[in-house]
Amino acid sequence: MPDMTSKTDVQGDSSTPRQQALHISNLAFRWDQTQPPLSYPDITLNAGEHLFLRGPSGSGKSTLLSLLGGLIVPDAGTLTLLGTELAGLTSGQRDRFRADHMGVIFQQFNLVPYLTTLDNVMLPCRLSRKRRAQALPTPAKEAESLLTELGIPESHWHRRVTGLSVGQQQRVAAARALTGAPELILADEPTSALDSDNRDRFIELLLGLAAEKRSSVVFVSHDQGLAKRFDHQIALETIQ
Ligand SMILES: Nc1ncnc2c1ncn2[C@@H]1O[C@H](COP(=O)(O)OP(=O)(O)OP(=O)(O)O)[C@@H](O)[C@H]1O
Repeated sequence: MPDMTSKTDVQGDSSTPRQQALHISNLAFRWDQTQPPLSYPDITLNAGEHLFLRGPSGSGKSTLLSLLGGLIVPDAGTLTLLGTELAGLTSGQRDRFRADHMGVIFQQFNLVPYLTTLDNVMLPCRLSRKRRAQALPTPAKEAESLLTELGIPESHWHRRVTGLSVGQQQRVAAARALTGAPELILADEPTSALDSDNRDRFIELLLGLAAEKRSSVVFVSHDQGLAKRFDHQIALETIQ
């Protein structure tokens, strides 16, 4: 059985009902009709909470992030993000929903190589009016402030992002995910290239900044040592 363990209530005033960031129920997905479906435990995450998702290779962690991001659609079950059921949206509406409400950090960071560091961070604000309006006081000032908090030297801000080290690029990807205060941040093994000191520091920064922006986080990793920093954790099993 998958397990979901929770610490006690997180940040917040218990007298006010919390908005639900995500809810999945009876969710299943099949990449290939010859394979058994990947099926997922039911998950509810309240606004501002941080979830750690672990499981062996092939258990379907990245697939779940693709489902949450609306890049693929489930074969069964329901997936509701911020009160919107993704199945009710067209593919174009799902793209818009992702741009407006989600920050994503991939294993490979997916930064745009010909853009500067600052332009990479501000990209979500170019793609979404909502994110632009939430990037305070301005997208450029918010990007500078995020880069400062994440320890990227100012000398790199106006240079191509490819000139940065792997650890720096990872922090730029985190800044890009956080810009414009999206309600949900999806992170897929973003610490796999880091040593343990840098990994701990990165998680602390990411979760601290997400808390400032009141963003919920779904963080995928093999690394059980990181789980203690999260409000909840879920373990997926290997498919049979
Ligand atoms: N694009 C794809 N096309 C076909 N099958 C896929 C695709 N992506 C994943 N799969 C299959 O779905 C299953 C789950 O893969 P997924 O990448 O979600 O697992 P994971 O838990 O993230 O693994 P890892 O920890 O190795 O990244 C695997 O059997 C994988 O081969």
